[in-house]
Amino acid sequence: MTKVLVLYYSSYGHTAKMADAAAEGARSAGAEADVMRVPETVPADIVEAAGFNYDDNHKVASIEDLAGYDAIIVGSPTRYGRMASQMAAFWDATGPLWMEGKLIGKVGAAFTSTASQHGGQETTLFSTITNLLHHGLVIVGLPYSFQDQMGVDEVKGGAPYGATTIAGGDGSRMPSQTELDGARFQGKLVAETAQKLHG
Ligand SMILES: Cc1cc2nc3c(=O)[nH]c(=O)nc-3n(C[C@H](O)[C@H](O)[C@H](O)COP(=O)(O)O)c2cc1C
Repeated sequence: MTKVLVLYYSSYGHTAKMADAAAEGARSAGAEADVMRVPETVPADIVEAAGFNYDDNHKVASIEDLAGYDAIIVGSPTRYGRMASQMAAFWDATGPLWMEGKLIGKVGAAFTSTASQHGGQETTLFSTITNLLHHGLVIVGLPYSFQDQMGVDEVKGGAPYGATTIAGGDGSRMPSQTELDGARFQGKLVAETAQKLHG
C-alpha cells in the first residue's frame, strides 16, 4: 500500500488542522497516511510567553522516518515569508539521507499558513519546495482542478503551488471549509501520484 507522511510544524494549530485534512485526502485515495510534527526548537520560556499550543496527538518525527514513505507532504507556517526555523532545522539535519539519495523519486508537496492574505504564502511554499527538490522529490501542487481556489467571494487561501490557510493577525481565524478541502484535494492527488509512480 502507498504510504504518505504529512510532516508539519505548527505553533497555534492552523497548520496542524491542514495536516490532518491532507492526510484525510491521502486516505481517501486508498493510501496509508501518517501525520507527524517536527521537534520544537524554540526555548520553553519563549514557547510559554508566545502561547504556543501544540497538538500532542501527533508523533514527533525523526529523520529516519522519512525514508519509509512513498510521499512526503510538508506543512509549515510562514515566518517572515519563509518556512519556520523548526521545519528548516529538521531538513538541515537530513544530510545523511541526501548523501545516499534516499528520498529521490518520492512524491513531495507543500502547504502553509500565514497571518495575512499577502504575508508570504507563495514564498513559503517555494522555500519548502526548494528543499524537497534538492532531495529529488517529484513535486505535486494544487492544480486549478481544485476550482475553489478561484473566485473572490470569500477570504480564502489556496495556490497552484500548494494548499494554504489564513490565520488572521491574532490567529483567531481557523482554516475554512474551502481551505481544508484544498488540503484534502492536494493530499489525494499526492497519494494518487505516488500510486502511479510506486505502485
Ligand atoms: C516570528 C514570526 C514571524 C511571522 N512572519 C509572518 C509573515 O511573514 N507573514 C504572515 O502573514 N504571518 C507571519 N507570522 C504569523 C504566522 O504565520 C501565523 O501565526 C501562523 O500562520 C499560524 O499557523 P500555526 O497556527 O500553524 O502556527 C509570523 C509569526 C511569527 C511568530
